[in-house]
Amino acid sequence: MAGRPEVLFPLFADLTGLPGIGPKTAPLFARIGVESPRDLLMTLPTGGTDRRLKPSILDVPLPATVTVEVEIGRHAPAPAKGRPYRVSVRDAKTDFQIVYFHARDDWMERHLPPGERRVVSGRVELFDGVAQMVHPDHVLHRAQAEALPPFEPTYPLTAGLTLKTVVKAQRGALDRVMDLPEWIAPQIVADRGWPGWSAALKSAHAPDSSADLADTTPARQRLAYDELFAHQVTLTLARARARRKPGRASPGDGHLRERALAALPYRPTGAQTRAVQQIVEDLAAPVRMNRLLQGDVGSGKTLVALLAMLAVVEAGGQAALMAPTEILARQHMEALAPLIAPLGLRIALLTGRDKGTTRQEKLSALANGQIHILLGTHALFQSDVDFADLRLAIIDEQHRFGVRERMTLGAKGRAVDILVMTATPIPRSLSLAQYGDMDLSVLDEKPPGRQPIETALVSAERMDQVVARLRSALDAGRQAYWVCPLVEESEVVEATAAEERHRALRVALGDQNVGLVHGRLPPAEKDAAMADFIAGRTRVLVATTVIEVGVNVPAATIMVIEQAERFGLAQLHQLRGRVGRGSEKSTCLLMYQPPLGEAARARMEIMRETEDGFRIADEDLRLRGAGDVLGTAQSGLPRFRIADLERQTALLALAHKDARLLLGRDPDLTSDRGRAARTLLYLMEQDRAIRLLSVG
Ligand SMILES: Nc1ncnc2c1ncn2[C@@H]1O[C@H](COP(=O)(O)OP(=O)(O)OP(=O)(O)O)[C@@H](O)[C@H]1O
Repeated sequence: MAGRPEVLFPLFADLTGLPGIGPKTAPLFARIGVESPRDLLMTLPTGGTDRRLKPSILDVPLPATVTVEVEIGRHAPAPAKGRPYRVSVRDAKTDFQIVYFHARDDWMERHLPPGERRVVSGRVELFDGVAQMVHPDHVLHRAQAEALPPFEPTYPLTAGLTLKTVVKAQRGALDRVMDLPEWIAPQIVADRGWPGWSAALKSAHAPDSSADLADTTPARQRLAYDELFAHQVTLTLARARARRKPGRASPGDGHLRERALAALPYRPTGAQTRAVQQIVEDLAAPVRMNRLLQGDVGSGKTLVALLAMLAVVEAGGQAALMAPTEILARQHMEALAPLIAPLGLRIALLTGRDKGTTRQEKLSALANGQIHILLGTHALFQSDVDFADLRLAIIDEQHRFGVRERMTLGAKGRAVDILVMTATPIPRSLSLAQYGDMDLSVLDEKPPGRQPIETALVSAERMDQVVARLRSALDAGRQAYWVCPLVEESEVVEATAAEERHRALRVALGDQNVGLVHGRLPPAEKDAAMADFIAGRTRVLVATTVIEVGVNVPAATIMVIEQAERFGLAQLHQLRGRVGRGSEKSTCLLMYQPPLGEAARARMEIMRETEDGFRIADEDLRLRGAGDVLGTAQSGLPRFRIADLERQTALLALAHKDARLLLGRDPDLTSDRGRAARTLLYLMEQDRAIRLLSVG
């Protein structure tokens, strides 16, 4: 990495410079993710072996690795090839056997001379009631045994790579560790009693007992913090640099927002008002907005988006809202058009389906500023889409888009303000790790008058009863979604299952009553199915997970999810969130294929216990781990070597706060501590930060 400080060179030099690593072993290290001495140092022991001398193997519960002094007794050489060579030994309390395979008799006589005493260390197990130590790790004279480390760390290994090799290399790497100026705030170091960086590494690699392997030791806490802090410095730097770029000030005067609000049949919730205020302030300021709006299902993100868009239109600009699917783009159009038209503004929908003259007409109206608000799917990115003056890009459902798309839409105007909306509540810890470079607004309040959703677990064996109940609910005028099993590997299989269920339900509930929507239907058919369901012409909508995000049909009050155990918690929460959106009482039936495994049952129970998306997200994180919750690959969530995002959320929050504090005072990292932090950035390979710093 360009500009790396010289003191760090030895840590990023070739691995083969370390003792015991040659061209053959280096690739083995690569397999455990170790490509430099630094990587090796950041690979902490995962376990350890206690080598402290015990009087007898009876002093520890077997099987276990034990170190005892023994008197060597009778030898029983292998009776035949491939059979074991046994030596009887006696420690302070009991007899046991030391066993070797393929050992030469003369070597054994020298190795374990009868009548003499030796310290032996190895794993003792019971075979047919006889305690045996097979191939001891050490056979030593008493004096040599004093040199045994009392506690020997163990490391992740791979085929061909022995612990001995790793430990030796590790020692070599530790010899290269030097003291570095402290980058953590002095107050934090003092409060927590943390060692300096080099002392922490040395101590983390020299545990004295299993207790020293816990991630709560000062050394490990410190090292985890270093990792988190470096990452937070990067995100904070990115955020600060983005804000430094001049933005457009779009101070709306509020006249359109007032009129829109006056026409609404309800009042915004406190959370909606707060979020709008934050956004409007950002828009009015001459810095570029980069904000995440996180709202639980049904919390009313659309209204926030509308008011934000109106604010930039008030200021003379245009706004675009991009949805992840055509269904959702259309739905936004249907929800927003009636609110926007009376204001004398023009709103348009642009999707991949617009062709020929309609498309041309929309594009020219957009380019000359006649269209104020544009809705659409990723069709909004196409290169021939030009705005007269795009000032705000809103991206709905972050998870379906990557960072790149965010940028492309942002590039369609001059210094476009960006608002990303996500319906997936992310535990705060993860949102800091993933979106630390964005400002955050949270809708943590639902519109008033919503009733709790009744959630029940039903075995698929009771399908007939479920259908019978559904029939009487339809008779009572209710509407339902029926979600078919998730088949991640195959959209075709998923669609086929949905088609079959559709047929069966039509037979049971009447042809006219049941609609179908899945990912493989032609767009026009999807639209028609949605429109029929919204208008109440169909009473049941059989669907795959295309229904998952954002669909809003407040009259639907029943959600049936088949093979619910296949879905993740976040997904179930999203699906269930399609009901309970009006003032009527709603029901969610989670059907499962028996037998239900324990983990699946635990997930279903959480769904029954709570409707709070943030709590569900926390539980999901606890049950599945950070990578799975966000899908590490596409989320861009960093993989930490030492820090654990699930367990060390408080450390992350602290790192976040401290990074902002440091960069607030020293935006270019030029103070003493700032320079120390630069070293940390190199140490933690934070390329993005290094780049940002070098651009200035
Ligand atoms: N303040 C409010 N009071 C009453 N109803 C509201 C309020 N805000 C929004 N709503 C209604 O709540 C429903 C859900 O709103 P919206 O579709 O914006 O939710 P959302 O946040 O996009 O949720 P999801 O992510 O689940 O789609 C809509 O029918 C909307 O009209």
